[in-house]
Amino acid sequence: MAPQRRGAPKAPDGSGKAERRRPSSTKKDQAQQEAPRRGLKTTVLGACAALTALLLWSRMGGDDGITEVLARRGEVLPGRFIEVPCSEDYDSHRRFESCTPRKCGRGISDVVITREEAMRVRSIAEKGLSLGGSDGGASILDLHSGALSVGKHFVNLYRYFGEKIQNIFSEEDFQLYRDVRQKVQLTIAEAFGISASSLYLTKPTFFSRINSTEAQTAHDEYWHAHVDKVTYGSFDYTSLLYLSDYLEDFGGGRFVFMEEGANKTVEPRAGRVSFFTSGSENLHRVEKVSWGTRYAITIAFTCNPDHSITDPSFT
Ligand SMILES: O=C(O)CCC(=O)C(=O)O
Ligand SMILES: [Fe+2]
Repeated sequence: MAPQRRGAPKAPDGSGKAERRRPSSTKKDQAQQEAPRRGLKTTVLGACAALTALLLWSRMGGDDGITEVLARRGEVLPGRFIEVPCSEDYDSHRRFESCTPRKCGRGISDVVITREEAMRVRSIAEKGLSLGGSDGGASILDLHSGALSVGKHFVNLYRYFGEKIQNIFSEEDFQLYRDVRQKVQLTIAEAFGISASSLYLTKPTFFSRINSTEAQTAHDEYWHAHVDKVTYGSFDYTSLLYLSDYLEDFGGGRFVFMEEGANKTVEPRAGRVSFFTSGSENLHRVEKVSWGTRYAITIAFTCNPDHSITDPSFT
């Protein structure tokens, strides 16, 4: 560092006052002495402002405040679990000891389902959704009920195609769904310390395909914050298997756990399983997709055997 500058950054204001008190200094002298100090002050303030902006920018998640990233698209997580206090939502439902959440939280794993498996699951979604598709940005295919978005409505794929459905989906497709469901079920049971056999698949279980087309009906408005237990009733544990990559296949579309002042995002990655207890401790939303196409599948579990469904199959 140049010696003549040494000390200058220490206390520009204090030394300025001293200078002003010196009777011999003329106005011209003062102006000359203060000019570099003003410059320094501006530089320091500017640097502080830039740093603050950078900090805010790096922590901001678009439109809803401070955000932390729980899982980045580029990382391969062997398993990450964050415990959160359970809401009271479960108290208003029948309790099933050893299943109804007492330990609540959210987990992410990139090693339960391989990317190759995710690609095969995605091709099931692509096949099915190519038969229909919403006029708006969000289409769903429910392999269990057969519901498929078409235009502004839904059709029942199984009723509509009858026997011909066997030319569209294969037994291997259903087997793959079962394998994936089983692996996710075991992962959830382990993370929450419950027995896998106390969990039952519940409805709806569906593929989603989201793009940036403007919404046409309320069904296309996937971005609203919601609580799955409220929206779907029977859900106790929700899982999402992502089938495409954030910023590779689409922009926007991150999953956001909403918390006062500290939202947490999950960036989708093909093969990434995100799972969480379905009560309001896990209020969440999906950011609007700004470009490309985002595929995912929702697979949820209930503790109540009365709300269980069988794995999807040709019906
Ligand atoms: O696709 C996602 O990331 C979340 C979907 C969701 O919130 C839901 O299916 O309830
Ligand atoms: Fe949800």
